[in-house]
Amino acid sequence: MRASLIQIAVSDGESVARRRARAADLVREQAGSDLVVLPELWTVGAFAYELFETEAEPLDGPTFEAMSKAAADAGVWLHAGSIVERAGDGSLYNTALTISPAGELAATYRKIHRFGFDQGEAVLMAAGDSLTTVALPEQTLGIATCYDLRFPELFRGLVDAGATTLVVAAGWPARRRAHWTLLNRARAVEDQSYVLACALAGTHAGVEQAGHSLAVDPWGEVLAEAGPEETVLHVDLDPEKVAETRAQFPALKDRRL
Ligand SMILES: O=C(O)CCC(=O)C(=O)O
Repeated sequence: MRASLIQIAVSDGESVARRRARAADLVREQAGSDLVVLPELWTVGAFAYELFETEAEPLDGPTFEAMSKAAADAGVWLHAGSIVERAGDGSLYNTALTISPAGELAATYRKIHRFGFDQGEAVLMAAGDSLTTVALPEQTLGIATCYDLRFPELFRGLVDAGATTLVVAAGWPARRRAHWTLLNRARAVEDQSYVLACALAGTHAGVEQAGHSLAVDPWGEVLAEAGPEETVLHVDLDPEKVAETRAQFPALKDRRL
């Protein structure tokens, strides 16, 4: 399975509509890949809190519409990162969308661990309460968003639900880049899974983003890693590697619950 990670740059000067169109073009350019991944809140910017209300959209809003067409044009599975979802009761969620090659909404994931302690996303958004996995032909994706990365029990839950590839869409500040790289590798090693971790680049709302998206194999080896700038990473996932790793070094079987 070939995956493309689109590490898109968010800047205050670019409108959401313009970035949406640019992201759609970038997705179309990935025709030939099986799976394309975008970061967290790449529409508004993960730290542009003042835009959350004004740019909130329903699940079938303008981002889904643009991404659905792009996924269908490219013939790819698209983990379209996350949007600010306005739910039916008016609450906001940080919701990730996964779209099939036919352009249909295959899965959603409302971020469970909201970032900001007593400010920002933690007060502006509601928390999700359920795990999401998506069965693709060769891998089962387990979905997580940004701050979730710090909570290994969520990833164990995804593995228990059948995940073989953990997808982490993020907008991770440059200041804690070392944590980003370390935790993604740790999740790959402890869950004996591929990790596809796609982050934002650029600086928005005064927060410099880490970039450094990466793909890690189930042994913890980094297969590809971006720098800080807007980049597309390409990586090939071996359909047998997760099962082989789990059979050769069966640590997951030694869990004591
Ligand atoms: O955990 C971190 O250091 C960053 C988390 C974050 O930026 C987020 O979840 O939006």
